[in-house]
Amino acid sequence: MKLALTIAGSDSGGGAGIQADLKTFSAHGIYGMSVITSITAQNTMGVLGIEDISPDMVYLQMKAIFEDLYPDAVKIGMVSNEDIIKMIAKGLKDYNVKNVVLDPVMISKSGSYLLKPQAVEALKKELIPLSLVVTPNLMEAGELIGKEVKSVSDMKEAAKKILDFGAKTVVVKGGHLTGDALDVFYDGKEFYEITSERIDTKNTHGTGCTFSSAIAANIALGHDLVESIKRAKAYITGAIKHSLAIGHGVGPTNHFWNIEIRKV
Ligand SMILES: Nc1ncnc2c1ncn2[C@@H]1O[C@H](COP(=O)(O)OP(=O)(O)O)[C@@H](O)[C@H]1O
Ligand SMILES: Cc1ncc(COP(=O)(O)O)c(N)n1
Repeated sequence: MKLALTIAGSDSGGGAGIQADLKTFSAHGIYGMSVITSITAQNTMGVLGIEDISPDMVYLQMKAIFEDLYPDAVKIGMVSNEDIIKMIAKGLKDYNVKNVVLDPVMISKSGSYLLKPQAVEALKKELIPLSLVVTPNLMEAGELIGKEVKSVSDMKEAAKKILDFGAKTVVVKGGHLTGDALDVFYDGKEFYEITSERIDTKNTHGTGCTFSSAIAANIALGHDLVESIKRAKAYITGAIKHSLAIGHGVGPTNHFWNIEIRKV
């Protein structure tokens, strides 16, 4: 059995965060574990409140996992504040964690800050250098490099700059562009454009969480990074195609569309 860990925030509505990550791991046949950084009261319409977990408790969750159930890959999502970021970085170093997929979550699709704006520098300094792959969307890439990212050539320029912060590789996600859903992967040598059809839906809550945890799941399964990203792209495209029109706002990705029961 392969094991994967998500270090992220809880989404009470089940569409993003820890809940999306664990569903993604299960759908890949992986044993999932979690370190919760923050609890959000959230649904498809928005975030009602956020309560951060203490940095000591974040570290203790990491200790509990790394001293008993060492994961094959780790995904990091919402990290909320600078003290939590520093504690996660300490845990990753103390336990010599290698296969880290960092989704630099900043603002929810409904517009709430999930990372305190003053903590962006700590994320850059502490977590990016410990990551195998960083997966910003257009806005997050822009915040990281201090310049708007609006086109495929901007995405390539951003990927290069983020590599300079110490990341080993970068995927800049083009979910918020128009036209095909085109992401750019850069490994320091080559650029890859990873493209799928754009699905016409408003139900994209949790797409970034699902994509990054699918990359971690495929790394845990033993695939190389390019193959893991390709498989994660196929997975997120299916999860958006079959996304759920539930709730009154932006509905979530769907993880179990393969199972069909029909009365015949
Ligand atoms: N409407 C869509 N159709 C197909 N793929 C999409 C769509 N929206 C986002 N994606 C893909 O989903 C993944 C997550 O991207 P994005 O939505 O930009 O992340 P985030 O949730 O961090 O904003 C990327 O691979 C992106 O290309
Ligand atoms: C706990 C948590 N983590 C991450 C996201 C980002 O997901 P999205 O941008 O799709 O709302 C979220 N809304 N909530």
